[in-house]
Amino acid sequence: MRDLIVAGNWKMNGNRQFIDEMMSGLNKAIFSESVKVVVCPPSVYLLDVSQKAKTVKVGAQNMYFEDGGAFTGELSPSMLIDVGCSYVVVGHSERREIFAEEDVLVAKKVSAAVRHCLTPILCVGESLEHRNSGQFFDVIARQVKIGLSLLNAENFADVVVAYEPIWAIGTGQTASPAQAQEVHELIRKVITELAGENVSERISILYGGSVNAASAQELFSQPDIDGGLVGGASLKIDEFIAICSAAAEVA
Ligand SMILES: O=C[C@H](O)COP(=O)(O)O
Repeated sequence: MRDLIVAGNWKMNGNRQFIDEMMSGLNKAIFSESVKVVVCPPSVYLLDVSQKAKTVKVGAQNMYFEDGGAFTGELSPSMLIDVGCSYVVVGHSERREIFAEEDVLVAKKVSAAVRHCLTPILCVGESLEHRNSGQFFDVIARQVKIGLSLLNAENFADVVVAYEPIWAIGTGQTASPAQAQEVHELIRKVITELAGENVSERISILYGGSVNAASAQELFSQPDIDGGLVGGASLKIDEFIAICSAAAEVA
């Protein structure tokens, strides 16, 4: 049985008032025990969110792979644990595109997170160009293989993978359930080839890209989709709770 997860990535949004309102709304909500709900606030608010969170788990949006030292502006895995995180988003396409993070750096972060017992949410996904040229399977398979390459196969199940087609992020143009399922199945197949079915069947693969309350249930009903990584819709408390409820419906 795989974990069903809904993670809200707040990206670089919000302020202390927003955090107060969101956490008060989340703490009043009743979530099904069959769904793990995670919120990923901007790093300056991680401690505050962790201290306020009653039922949801907390994740960071990024981290560095070293344990400490002269890495100005970065956060270590142990710092994230110290402020109450249990998840960390790694290799989001915004990190890859805007901050030039490459697959090898992403792999080091995945490995460091697992070593520190933080669950990495390894993001993969293709550009519109790669989708249209039909190269998307190759691009995604490469991101998955390199992203997991520094782990022993038995640790693969400590990772959550998120498929986020770049063309669907923040555009309102979600992948169709069939398009998403096709890629999720491919990702699970790649992991099966690397580590066997016993491992790949235990890895949660989330879909991200314009998920909202209307699209969530059909997406999450697909056999290889184990929840969502939600951006814009996670900033609206009612919408986010509705997405978590949609996940509970398919559990
Ligand atoms: O991490 C979340 C994704 O980038 C999806 O963002 P979105 O739901 O705003 O499209």
